[in-house]
Amino acid sequence: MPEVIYSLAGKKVYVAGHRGMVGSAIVRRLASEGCEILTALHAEVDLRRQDQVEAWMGKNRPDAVFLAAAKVGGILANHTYPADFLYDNLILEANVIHAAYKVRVEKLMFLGSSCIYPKFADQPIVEEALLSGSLEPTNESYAIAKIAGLKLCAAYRKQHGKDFISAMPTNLYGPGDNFDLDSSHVMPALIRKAHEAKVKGEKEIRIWGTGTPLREFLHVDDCADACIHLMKTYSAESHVNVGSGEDISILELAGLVAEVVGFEGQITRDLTKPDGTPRKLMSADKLRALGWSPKIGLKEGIADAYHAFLDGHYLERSNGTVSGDLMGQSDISFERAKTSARHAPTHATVAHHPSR
Ligand SMILES: NC(=O)C1=CN([C@@H]2O[C@H](COP(=O)(O)OP(=O)(O)OC[C@H]3O[C@@H](n4cnc5c(N)ncnc54)[C@H](OP(=O)(O)O)[C@@H]3O)[C@@H](O)[C@H]2O)C=CC1
Ligand SMILES: C[C@H]1O[C@H](OP(=O)(O)OP(=O)(O)OC[C@H]2O[C@@H](n3cnc4c(=O)[nH]c(N)nc43)[C@H](O)[C@@H]2O)[C@@H](O)[C@@H](O)C1=O
Repeated sequence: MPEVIYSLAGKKVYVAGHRGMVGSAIVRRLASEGCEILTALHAEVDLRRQDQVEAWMGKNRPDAVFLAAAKVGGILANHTYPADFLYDNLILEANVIHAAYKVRVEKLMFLGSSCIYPKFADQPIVEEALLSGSLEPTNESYAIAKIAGLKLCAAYRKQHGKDFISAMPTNLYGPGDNFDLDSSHVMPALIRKAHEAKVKGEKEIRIWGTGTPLREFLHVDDCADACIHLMKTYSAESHVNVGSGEDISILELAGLVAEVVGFEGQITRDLTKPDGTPRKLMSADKLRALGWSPKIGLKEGIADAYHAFLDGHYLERSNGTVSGDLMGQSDISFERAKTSARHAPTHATVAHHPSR
């Protein structure tokens, strides 16, 4: 195991975006680190507002920050709202990173995304591929904001000696995901489509695009574990890929989700929808060399995400846009105890346990 160079024990740790999928997983994972977790509701602190961010940071003075707040969405949302994805993310990350510098935060982690890399980068994509080619148009705005965020962390390190690091997760999924079919990523969309088709007795589900694009998936609890590992053991200017090291075609993924959910009908394609990047498998070498590897396999992870969907996690995220009718709740063929144990905090030293 690599040496712990930054201990979170006894520290005030601010998780920005604690109600989101990743932020809530980081909060769960931090429960065993013996730290005090600080959170702020979006309604109390709009991170796009510099005055609100600086006032909150000045008052609460965190020692460490996980920046897991962002405007996030799937391929269609990114494509439809490029101004929101660029503006919100640029301003939000600039506000938090600059305020963290001003109040002398000791360590900060910025979360980017695998979409920062060129559309046709060599696979698996190494960290050095950044800015070596053109971006995928469907998420160019979001990618540019994320590249700005990681460069901002590097710049505060260079100019001010701040220990601000960046992690670039691959496509994530799990409890707390967004299951709204217009704005979600592919995994929650497939889980919802397969489940609803199964309980309604429908004969097909329709996936977007050709089904040929390849994507790499990581369960959000693995992502949170990797983030905490990096926070404790990594300190350098360059960002680190956070992935599983394996990819799968969207059509194969749809088949796997259908199997897990128990949907036995056809999978058809909506060719009016975009494919996006043909392949984005990130190299896992750097993270592996830093002593971390994933623990949750894809099929097990999908079963866990499906349980979370059935448990109604998505209802809290839907803002009324989703029916909320979970039809067929009792028809669960997976073993629950194992997955729910992973979600439970193992240590109760959290001063402020946020409510969702
Ligand atoms: N999901 C994925 O597949 C991937 C995610 N990531 C990265 O992980 C991070 C978290 O993503 P994820 O958890 O999926 O996203 P979510 O949408 O689930 O969560 C985002 C969080 O950010 C908060 N937020 C957004 N805008 C503001 C704002 N203006 N002020 C205050 N809070 C705000 C939201 O609060 P509220 O809900 O209250 O509005 C929410 O808690 C992001 O940086 C994303 O880029 C990286 C790769 C893949
Ligand atoms: C994490 C990453 O997420 C986004 O990139 P993406 O990987 O292209 O996102 P996605 O999960 O929405 O789609 C993956 C693939 O799957 C196909 N697909 C099939 N059927 C459905 C479907 O029903 N819904 C969705 N959303 N996609 C579908 C879809 O057509 C595409 O080929 C970025 O915008 C950016 O935000 C980013 O960083």
